[in-house]
Amino acid sequence: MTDTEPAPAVRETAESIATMEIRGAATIASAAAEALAEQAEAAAAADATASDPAAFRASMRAAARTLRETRPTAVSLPNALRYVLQRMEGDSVDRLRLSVADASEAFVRQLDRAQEDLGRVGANRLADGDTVMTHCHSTDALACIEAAVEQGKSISAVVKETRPRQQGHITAEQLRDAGVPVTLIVDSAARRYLDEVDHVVVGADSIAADGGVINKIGTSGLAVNARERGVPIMTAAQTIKLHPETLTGHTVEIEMRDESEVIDAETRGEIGEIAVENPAFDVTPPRYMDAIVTEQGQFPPESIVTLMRELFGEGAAEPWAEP
Ligand SMILES: O=C(COP(=O)(O)O)[C@H](O)[C@H](O)COP(=O)(O)O
Repeated sequence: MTDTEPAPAVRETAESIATMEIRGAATIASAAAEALAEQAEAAAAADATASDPAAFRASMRAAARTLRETRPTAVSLPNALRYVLQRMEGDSVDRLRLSVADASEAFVRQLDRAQEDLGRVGANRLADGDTVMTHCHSTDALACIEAAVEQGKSISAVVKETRPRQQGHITAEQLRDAGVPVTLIVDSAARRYLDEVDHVVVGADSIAADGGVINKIGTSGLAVNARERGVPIMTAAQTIKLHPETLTGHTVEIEMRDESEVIDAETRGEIGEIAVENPAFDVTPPRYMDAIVTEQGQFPPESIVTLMRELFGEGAAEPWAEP
């Protein structure tokens, strides 16, 4: 490891996030915070950084940049890096290392607590006997359904498989394990099944200042259909999903993934010149979302900007940038 080269543990985490072995906004955030603690540990032991606080700090910024570059859409990732780096303090390497370890632990603890609190808030929107429809796999959305079940409500679920990576299968298994009767459907069957559904519950990778919800591709179509069928839809999103850069008018980058997730090599060979595109996320305009459920309560999407200003001020620092 040179003074700015990330530790192997950081490179492994970055690789796992990029290949989606680690996926989902909350899970990515906690893995990133933990990777920074591993970087601090490694940098405190490496010749180039062990006795040089400036080099130690530079190595932490470089590690954060490596993690930041893995996937562009879930703001929980830069928000996690910000949380830890902004709490890095001390004039010796040992103090710096400790402050990073403490911040990383505190971040993961807060994330878990926020999800529990959010689950209880979201569960209040679900009634005994409700059927919910889900899209993709969101630990925040699942927390709401699981909390409703823990409150003694009987809930069943219609789960969209979520092409191309079928994260719906993970949701289906987790709900089944929580005792929720599950029906798995293909994405294009969603509108048909909305007539049998009382509530749509989705997660979010980012929430924009105007209340737009950025989540797995297909969420916006589902929301429009839900509105047309008169089915309420909520997004479960901890406040680390609030995207501070949108406070100053920036848009959220939508990740475009490889076509190999959509077609295999043989099909590619057969279809020749046909273009394939694979956007991973889309934006649901606030008018199609009934509520954003956070650990701090539930909000009409258009009002989320107030909470965002309280938490982030007018914008976002980039503590990983070269000074
Ligand atoms: O869109 C996805 C996952 O996309 P991918 O599989 O491409 O990462 C999830 O709905 C959000 O990340 C929220 O998840 P959570 O509530 O667990 O943070």
